[in-house]
Amino acid sequence: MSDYSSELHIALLAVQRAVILTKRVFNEKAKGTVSKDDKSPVTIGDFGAQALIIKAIKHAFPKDEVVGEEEANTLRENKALSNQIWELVKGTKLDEPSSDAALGGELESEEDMLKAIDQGNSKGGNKGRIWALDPIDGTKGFLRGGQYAVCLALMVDGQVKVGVLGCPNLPVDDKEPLDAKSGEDASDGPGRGVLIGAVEGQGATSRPLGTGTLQNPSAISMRPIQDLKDATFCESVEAGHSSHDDQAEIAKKLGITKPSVRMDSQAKYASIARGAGDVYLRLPTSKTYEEKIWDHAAGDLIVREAGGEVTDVHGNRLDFGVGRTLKNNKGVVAAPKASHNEVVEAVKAVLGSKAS
Ligand SMILES: Nc1ncnc2c1ncn2[C@@H]1O[C@H](COP(=O)(O)OS(=O)(=O)O)[C@@H](OP(=O)(O)O)[C@H]1O
Ligand SMILES: [Mg+2]
Ligand SMILES: [Mg+2]
Ligand SMILES: [Mg+2]
Repeated sequence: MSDYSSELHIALLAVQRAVILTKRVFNEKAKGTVSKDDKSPVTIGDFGAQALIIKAIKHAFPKDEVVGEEEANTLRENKALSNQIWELVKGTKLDEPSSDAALGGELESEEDMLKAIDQGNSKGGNKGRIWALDPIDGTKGFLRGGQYAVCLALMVDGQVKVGVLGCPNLPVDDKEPLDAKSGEDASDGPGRGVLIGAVEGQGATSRPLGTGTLQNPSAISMRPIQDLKDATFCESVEAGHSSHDDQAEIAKKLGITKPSVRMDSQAKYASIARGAGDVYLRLPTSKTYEEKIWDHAAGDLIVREAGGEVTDVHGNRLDFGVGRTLKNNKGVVAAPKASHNEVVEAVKAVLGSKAS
């Protein structure tokens, strides 16, 4: 049976390489932003990171499929944008040659880059080896100067086996507690940038994000919490992505008095997994929106491996094996194992009171 050590190694290196590119774009004023059909933004950073990561996965594991958020159609119609991304991608490499070689080295051409982006077109499902990739999660945060994450997970027969989150704007220090401002005006200066990884059954680790060989990992775990009223809870920044009102009511029911930490991206999962916060609530704002697997796969495994539980609002585990979306689930509730049930009961009470 595989211990997934080579998959974890490649995933960590691939995310680390992509972050070199996203940091360059984050620190540029012009981020090459276009609007997608669903009106959400995508930048040259999202496209470039997707190309680099898919190239790495296809080099190391040629038969694996990838469910990636982005696709190259708009780029084939917008040559100027495509050129701009290629200029970024072609110069991006890890500064340790054997690590870069493990990812297949540089992409060959602009066309090779577009092809790589389009290889993220797997339909997903519960058969075989499929990677879920969010090249920049929290694009709105990325544009605003907040938190964002580069997210990659391997699913085998619909179960998440490996998860990696690169969070360039989180503090390196795992125990630096979140406060109400942690999600705002973030930077990737000194003391920032963390790379979190997990393998099913083997726990979760964090290490500083680097630019070459991987730095040494430390084990991470959720903070033991005696009483939920002392908890710090995280939620999305955008009110359109999760219901701030419902979340405030749930927090009140649990006796939580600290203000919520509003933070973009799976940096929320990363933060609670390493004990900088405790609970992540994502209550649906619409009856029709289906959460995307790339927005949750890595975070789900990392939190569970750090001693937490992750379910939907009904208390059911997230089902990653039904396609590109979590169509069998509604919302997300992540909390330390011992407290999770109490949180789900509060969620049910609040949502139940609104059902009629
Ligand atoms: N309506 C709706 N409901 C729920 N979720 C949605 C919705 N629309 C978009 N998205 C997805 O939210 C992803 C970002 O989630 P965050 O928790 O980071 O939200 S936020 O940016 O702080 O608001 C964001 O991921 P990225 O596109 O990778 O940034 C989207 O996939
Ligand atoms: Mg997006
Ligand atoms: Mg996302
Ligand atoms: Mg994204």
